[in-house]
Amino acid sequence: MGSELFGKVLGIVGLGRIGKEVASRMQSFGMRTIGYDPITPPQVSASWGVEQMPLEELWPQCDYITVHTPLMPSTVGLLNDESFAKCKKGVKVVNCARGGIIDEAALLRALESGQCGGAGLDVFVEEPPKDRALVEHPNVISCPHLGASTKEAQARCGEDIALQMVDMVNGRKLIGAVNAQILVSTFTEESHQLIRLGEAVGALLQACTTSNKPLSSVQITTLGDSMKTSTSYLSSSVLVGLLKHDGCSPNLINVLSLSKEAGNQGKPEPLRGRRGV
Ligand SMILES: NC(=O)C1=CN([C@@H]2O[C@H](COP(=O)(O)OP(=O)(O)OC[C@H]3O[C@@H](n4cnc5c(N)ncnc54)[C@H](O)[C@@H]3O)[C@@H](O)[C@H]2O)C=CC1
Ligand SMILES: O=C(O)C(=O)COP(=O)(O)O
Repeated sequence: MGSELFGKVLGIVGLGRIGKEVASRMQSFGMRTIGYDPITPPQVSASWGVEQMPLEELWPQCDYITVHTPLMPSTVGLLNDESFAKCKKGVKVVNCARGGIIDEAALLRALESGQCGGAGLDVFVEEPPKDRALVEHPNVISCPHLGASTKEAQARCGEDIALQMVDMVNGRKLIGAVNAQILVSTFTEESHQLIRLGEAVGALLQACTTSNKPLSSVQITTLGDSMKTSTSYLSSSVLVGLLKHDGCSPNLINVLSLSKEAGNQGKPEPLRGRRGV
Protein backbone atom coordinates (compact mmCIF):
# COMPACT_ATOMS: atom_id res chain seq x y z
CA MET A 1 0.00 0.00 0.00
CA GLY A 2 1.44 3.39 -0.93
CA SER A 3 0.96 6.73 0.76
CA GLU A 4 0.07 10.12 -0.66
CA LEU A 5 2.23 13.22 -0.71
CA PHE A 6 -0.95 15.31 -0.49
CA GLY A 7 -1.23 16.92 2.95
CA LYS A 8 2.22 15.77 4.09
CA VAL A 9 4.93 18.04 5.45
CA LEU A 10 8.18 18.43 3.51
CA GLY A 11 11.25 19.87 5.26
CA ILE A 12 13.66 21.51 2.83
CA VAL A 13 17.11 22.09 4.29
CA GLY A 14 18.92 24.55 2.04
CA LEU A 15 16.71 27.09 0.30
CA GLY A 16 18.91 28.12 -2.61
CA ARG A 17 18.23 27.61 -6.29
CA ILE A 18 17.29 23.94 -6.08
CA GLY A 19 15.54 24.11 -2.70
CA LYS A 20 13.25 26.82 -4.09
CA GLU A 21 12.40 24.80 -7.21
CA VAL A 22 11.73 21.68 -5.12
CA ALA A 23 9.34 23.71 -2.95
CA SER A 24 7.26 24.95 -5.88
CA ARG A 25 7.07 21.49 -7.45
CA MET A 26 6.11 19.72 -4.23
CA GLN A 27 3.52 22.37 -3.36
CA SER A 28 1.73 21.33 -6.53
CA PHE A 29 1.32 17.87 -4.95
CA GLY A 30 -0.39 19.57 -2.00
CA MET A 31 2.55 19.30 0.40
CA ARG A 32 3.14 21.85 3.15
CA THR A 33 6.70 23.09 2.72
CA ILE A 34 8.81 24.19 5.68
CA GLY A 35 12.53 24.79 5.64
CA TYR A 36 15.76 26.14 7.01
CA ASP A 37 18.54 28.20 5.47
CA PRO A 38 21.03 30.39 7.35
CA ILE A 39 21.29 32.89 4.47
CA THR A 40 17.99 33.05 2.57
CA PRO A 41 15.81 35.49 4.56
CA PRO A 42 12.58 33.98 5.97
CA GLN A 43 10.47 36.64 4.24
CA VAL A 44 12.02 35.68 0.88
CA SER A 45 11.29 31.97 1.29
CA ALA A 46 7.83 32.83 2.64
CA SER A 47 7.13 34.58 -0.69
CA TRP A 48 7.53 31.19 -2.38
CA GLY A 49 5.56 29.32 0.24
CA VAL A 50 8.25 27.99 2.57
CA GLU A 51 7.97 28.77 6.27
CA GLN A 52 11.41 28.85 7.85
CA MET A 53 12.25 27.66 11.34
CA PRO A 54 15.26 26.39 13.30
CA LEU A 55 16.19 22.76 12.59
CA GLU A 56 15.21 21.75 16.13
CA GLU A 57 11.62 22.79 15.31
CA LEU A 58 11.71 21.41 11.80
CA TRP A 59 12.81 17.79 12.43
CA PRO A 60 9.75 16.65 14.46
CA GLN A 61 7.23 18.12 11.97
CA CYS A 62 8.43 16.48 8.76
CA ASP A 63 7.01 13.48 6.94
CA TYR A 64 9.72 13.98 4.30
CA ILE A 65 13.09 15.76 4.46
CA THR A 66 15.17 16.78 1.48
CA VAL A 67 18.61 18.41 1.70
CA HIS A 68 19.87 20.96 -0.85
CA THR A 69 22.97 22.51 0.72
CA PRO A 70 26.61 22.42 -0.35
CA LEU A 71 28.84 19.91 1.45
CA MET A 72 30.97 21.84 3.94
CA PRO A 73 31.96 21.41 7.59
CA SER A 74 28.66 22.87 8.84
CA THR A 75 26.57 20.53 6.66
CA VAL A 76 28.49 17.25 7.07
CA GLY A 77 26.15 14.90 8.92
CA LEU A 78 23.31 17.47 9.17
CA LEU A 79 21.07 14.46 9.50
CA ASN A 80 22.77 12.18 12.01
CA ASP A 81 21.73 9.85 14.85
CA GLU A 82 20.75 12.82 17.00
CA SER A 83 18.61 14.53 14.37
CA PHE A 84 17.02 11.27 13.20
CA ALA A 85 15.98 10.68 16.83
CA LYS A 86 14.13 14.03 16.77
CA CYS A 87 12.20 13.12 13.60
CA LYS A 88 8.80 11.47 13.28
CA LYS A 89 9.10 7.70 13.20
CA GLY A 90 9.10 6.59 9.57
CA VAL A 91 10.32 9.90 8.14
CA LYS A 92 11.45 9.61 4.51
CA VAL A 93 14.60 11.40 3.40
CA VAL A 94 16.12 12.48 0.09
CA ASN A 95 19.72 13.43 -0.63
CA CYS A 96 20.30 14.67 -4.19
CA ALA A 97 22.88 17.24 -3.08
CA ARG A 98 26.17 15.77 -1.83
CA GLY A 99 27.08 12.49 -0.15
CA GLY A 100 27.65 12.91 3.58
CA ILE A 101 25.07 15.64 4.29
CA ILE A 102 22.98 12.76 5.55
CA ASP A 103 25.33 10.63 7.63
CA GLU A 104 25.33 7.27 5.85
CA ALA A 105 25.93 5.07 8.90
CA ALA A 106 23.21 6.91 10.84
CA LEU A 107 20.83 6.57 7.89
CA LEU A 108 21.43 2.81 7.74
CA ARG A 109 20.78 2.51 11.47
CA ALA A 110 17.59 4.59 11.14
CA LEU A 111 16.41 2.44 8.20
CA GLU A 112 17.10 -0.74 10.17
CA SER A 113 15.20 0.50 13.22
CA GLY A 114 12.31 1.88 11.17
CA GLN A 115 12.97 5.42 12.46
CA CYS A 116 13.55 6.24 8.78
CA GLY A 117 10.88 4.81 6.49
CA GLY A 118 12.78 5.20 3.24
CA ALA A 119 15.48 7.12 1.45
CA GLY A 120 16.07 8.45 -2.05
CA LEU A 121 19.79 8.87 -2.72
CA ASP A 122 21.49 10.29 -5.79
CA VAL A 123 24.81 10.96 -4.06
CA PHE A 124 27.18 9.04 -1.80
CA VAL A 125 30.30 9.76 0.23
CA GLU A 126 32.15 7.39 -2.07
CA GLU A 127 31.00 7.31 -5.70
CA PRO A 128 30.33 4.74 -6.95
CA PRO A 129 29.71 3.31 -3.47
CA LYS A 130 31.75 0.19 -2.69
CA ASP A 131 29.78 -0.39 0.49
CA ARG A 132 26.45 -1.57 -0.96
CA ALA A 133 24.49 -1.66 2.33
CA LEU A 134 22.43 1.46 1.53
CA VAL A 135 22.07 0.86 -2.21
CA GLU A 136 20.77 -2.66 -1.64
CA HIS A 137 18.48 -1.77 1.26
CA PRO A 138 14.87 -2.57 0.33
CA ASN A 139 13.70 0.87 1.50
CA VAL A 140 16.22 2.82 -0.54
CA ILE A 141 15.87 4.06 -4.09
CA SER A 142 19.20 5.17 -5.49
CA CYS A 143 20.73 6.54 -8.66
CA PRO A 144 24.35 7.11 -9.64
CA HIS A 145 24.72 10.92 -9.19
CA LEU A 146 22.71 11.82 -12.24
CA GLY A 147 20.61 14.71 -10.89
CA ALA A 148 22.04 17.08 -13.48
CA SER A 149 22.16 14.55 -16.31
CA THR A 150 19.45 15.60 -18.70
CA LYS A 151 19.82 16.57 -22.34
CA GLU A 152 18.44 20.01 -21.49
CA ALA A 153 20.79 20.62 -18.53
CA GLN A 154 23.83 19.51 -20.51
CA ALA A 155 22.82 21.80 -23.40
CA ARG A 156 22.56 24.72 -20.94
CA CYS A 157 26.04 23.85 -19.56
CA GLY A 158 27.43 23.96 -23.11
CA GLU A 159 25.75 27.32 -23.71
CA ASP A 160 27.12 28.73 -20.41
CA ILE A 161 30.65 27.58 -21.25
CA ALA A 162 30.46 29.15 -24.74
CA LEU A 163 29.22 32.44 -23.23
CA GLN A 164 32.03 32.37 -20.67
CA MET A 165 34.60 31.98 -23.47
CA VAL A 166 33.14 35.02 -25.24
CA ASP A 167 33.13 37.02 -21.96
CA MET A 168 36.74 36.06 -21.31
CA VAL A 169 37.95 37.11 -24.76
CA ASN A 170 36.06 40.41 -24.36
CA GLY A 171 37.68 40.99 -20.95
CA ARG A 172 34.36 40.77 -19.08
CA LYS A 173 33.89 39.35 -15.58
CA LEU A 174 33.66 35.57 -15.61
CA ILE A 175 30.43 34.42 -14.01
CA GLY A 176 30.61 31.08 -12.23
CA ALA A 177 34.35 30.51 -12.63
CA VAL A 178 35.86 29.76 -9.24
CA ASN A 179 39.49 29.65 -10.29
CA ALA A 180 39.93 31.67 -13.45
CA GLN A 181 39.11 35.34 -12.79
CA ILE A 182 42.78 35.97 -13.38
CA LEU A 183 42.45 35.07 -17.07
CA VAL A 184 40.19 38.04 -17.80
CA SER A 185 43.06 40.47 -17.35
CA THR A 186 45.51 38.48 -19.45
CA PHE A 187 44.19 39.20 -22.91
CA THR A 188 46.24 42.30 -23.79
CA GLU A 189 49.64 42.39 -25.47
CA GLU A 190 51.03 44.32 -22.49
CA SER A 191 49.88 41.65 -20.03
CA HIS A 192 51.43 38.93 -22.21
CA GLN A 193 54.79 40.69 -21.95
CA LEU A 194 54.46 41.06 -18.19
CA ILE A 195 53.51 37.40 -17.84
CA ARG A 196 56.63 36.40 -19.79
CA LEU A 197 58.67 38.77 -17.60
CA GLY A 198 57.13 37.28 -14.42
CA GLU A 199 57.95 33.75 -15.54
CA ALA A 200 61.53 34.79 -16.31
CA VAL A 201 61.88 36.41 -12.87
CA GLY A 202 60.55 33.24 -11.26
CA ALA A 203 62.93 31.02 -13.23
CA LEU A 204 65.82 33.34 -12.27
CA LEU A 205 64.86 33.16 -8.59
CA GLN A 206 64.71 29.39 -8.88
CA ALA A 207 68.12 29.28 -10.53
CA CYS A 208 69.60 31.44 -7.74
CA THR A 209 68.23 29.17 -5.01
CA THR A 210 70.92 26.87 -3.73
CA SER A 211 68.69 24.83 -1.42
CA ASN A 212 66.51 22.01 -2.81
CA LYS A 213 63.66 23.15 -0.57
CA PRO A 214 60.96 25.38 -2.13
CA LEU A 215 61.07 29.03 -1.07
CA SER A 216 58.70 29.55 1.86
CA SER A 217 57.70 33.08 0.85
CA VAL A 218 57.92 35.22 -2.25
CA GLN A 219 56.95 38.87 -2.27
CA ILE A 220 56.25 40.57 -5.59
CA THR A 221 56.32 44.35 -5.45
CA THR A 222 55.21 46.54 -8.34
CA LEU A 223 55.59 50.28 -8.76
CA GLY A 224 52.97 52.69 -10.01
CA ASP A 225 49.20 52.85 -10.49
CA SER A 226 49.33 51.37 -13.98
CA MET A 227 50.75 48.15 -12.53
CA LYS A 228 48.04 47.79 -9.90
CA THR A 229 45.83 45.65 -12.12
CA SER A 230 48.73 43.38 -13.02
CA THR A 231 49.53 42.15 -9.53
CA SER A 232 47.30 39.09 -9.60
CA TYR A 233 48.67 37.58 -12.80
CA LEU A 234 52.18 38.88 -12.18
CA SER A 235 52.53 37.05 -8.88
CA SER A 236 51.07 33.92 -10.48
CA SER A 237 53.44 34.14 -13.43
CA VAL A 238 56.46 34.50 -11.12
CA LEU A 239 55.29 31.38 -9.30
CA VAL A 240 54.89 29.58 -12.65
CA GLY A 241 58.56 30.32 -13.43
CA LEU A 242 59.58 29.36 -9.93
CA LEU A 243 57.76 26.05 -9.77
CA LYS A 244 58.31 24.89 -13.35
CA HIS A 245 60.64 21.92 -13.38
CA ASP A 246 60.74 18.40 -14.75
CA GLY A 247 57.40 16.77 -14.02
CA CYS A 248 55.66 19.97 -12.85
CA SER A 249 53.94 22.20 -15.42
CA PRO A 250 52.06 24.86 -13.49
CA ASN A 251 49.86 27.42 -15.24
CA LEU A 252 48.24 30.71 -14.23
CA ILE A 253 45.13 28.93 -12.94
CA ASN A 254 46.56 26.09 -10.90
CA VAL A 255 49.82 27.66 -9.72
CA LEU A 256 48.48 29.28 -6.54
CA SER A 257 47.14 25.99 -5.22
CA LEU A 258 50.29 24.14 -6.33
CA SER A 259 52.46 26.68 -4.55
CA LYS A 260 50.35 26.43 -1.37
CA GLU A 261 50.85 22.66 -1.51
CA ALA A 262 54.59 23.33 -1.79
CA GLY A 263 54.35 25.54 1.32
CA ASN A 264 54.80 28.88 -0.45
CA GLN A 265 52.94 32.05 0.48
CA GLY A 266 52.74 34.04 -2.79
CA LYS A 267 51.98 37.59 -1.74
CA PRO A 268 51.03 40.18 -4.39
CA GLU A 269 51.58 43.66 -3.06
CA PRO A 270 51.30 46.80 -5.19
CA LEU A 271 53.64 49.55 -3.96
CA ARG A 272 53.04 53.19 -4.88
CA GLY A 273 55.68 55.95 -4.67
CA ARG A 274 59.33 56.09 -5.54
CA ARG A 275 60.69 53.60 -3.06
CA GLY A 276 59.28 50.53 -4.80
CA VAL A 277 61.69 48.05 -6.30
N1 LIG B 1 22.97 15.45 -7.72
C1 LIG B 1 23.33 16.29 -8.64
O1 LIG B 1 23.64 15.92 -9.78
C2 LIG B 1 23.37 17.73 -8.34
C3 LIG B 1 23.66 18.15 -7.07
N2 LIG B 1 23.71 19.49 -6.81
C4 LIG B 1 23.99 19.91 -5.44
O2 LIG B 1 22.79 20.42 -4.85
C5 LIG B 1 23.13 21.33 -3.81
C6 LIG B 1 22.30 22.60 -3.91
O3 LIG B 1 22.58 23.26 -5.14
P1 LIG B 1 22.02 24.74 -5.42
O4 LIG B 1 20.63 24.87 -4.95
O5 LIG B 1 22.35 25.03 -6.84
O6 LIG B 1 22.98 25.58 -4.47
P2 LIG B 1 22.71 27.05 -3.91
O7 LIG B 1 24.05 27.59 -3.58
O8 LIG B 1 21.80 27.84 -4.79
O9 LIG B 1 21.93 26.78 -2.54
C7 LIG B 1 22.51 26.19 -1.45
C8 LIG B 1 21.80 26.75 -0.23
O10 LIG B 1 22.26 26.04 0.94
C9 LIG B 1 22.25 26.98 1.99
N3 LIG B 1 23.02 26.49 3.13
C10 LIG B 1 24.36 26.60 3.36
N4 LIG B 1 24.66 26.05 4.56
C11 LIG B 1 23.49 25.59 5.08
C12 LIG B 1 23.17 24.95 6.31
N5 LIG B 1 24.08 24.66 7.23
N6 LIG B 1 21.87 24.62 6.51
C13 LIG B 1 20.91 24.90 5.59
N7 LIG B 1 21.17 25.54 4.43
C14 LIG B 1 22.45 25.86 4.18
C15 LIG B 1 22.82 28.24 1.37
O11 LIG B 1 22.52 29.37 2.15
C16 LIG B 1 22.10 28.24 0.02
O12 LIG B 1 20.91 28.99 0.06
C17 LIG B 1 24.64 21.55 -3.93
O13 LIG B 1 25.31 20.69 -3.00
C18 LIG B 1 24.94 21.08 -5.33
O14 LIG B 1 26.27 20.69 -5.45
C19 LIG B 1 23.45 20.42 -7.76
C20 LIG B 1 23.17 20.04 -9.03
C21 LIG B 1 23.12 18.67 -9.43
O1 LIG C 1 26.21 20.34 -10.55
C1 LIG C 1 26.39 19.60 -9.54
O2 LIG C 1 26.59 20.01 -8.41
C2 LIG C 1 26.35 18.17 -9.75
O3 LIG C 1 26.38 17.43 -8.82
C3 LIG C 1 26.31 17.70 -11.11
O4 LIG C 1 27.45 16.98 -11.22
P1 LIG C 1 28.01 16.63 -12.68
O5 LIG C 1 28.27 17.95 -13.31
O6 LIG C 1 26.93 15.83 -13.34
O7 LIG C 1 29.24 15.86 -12.33
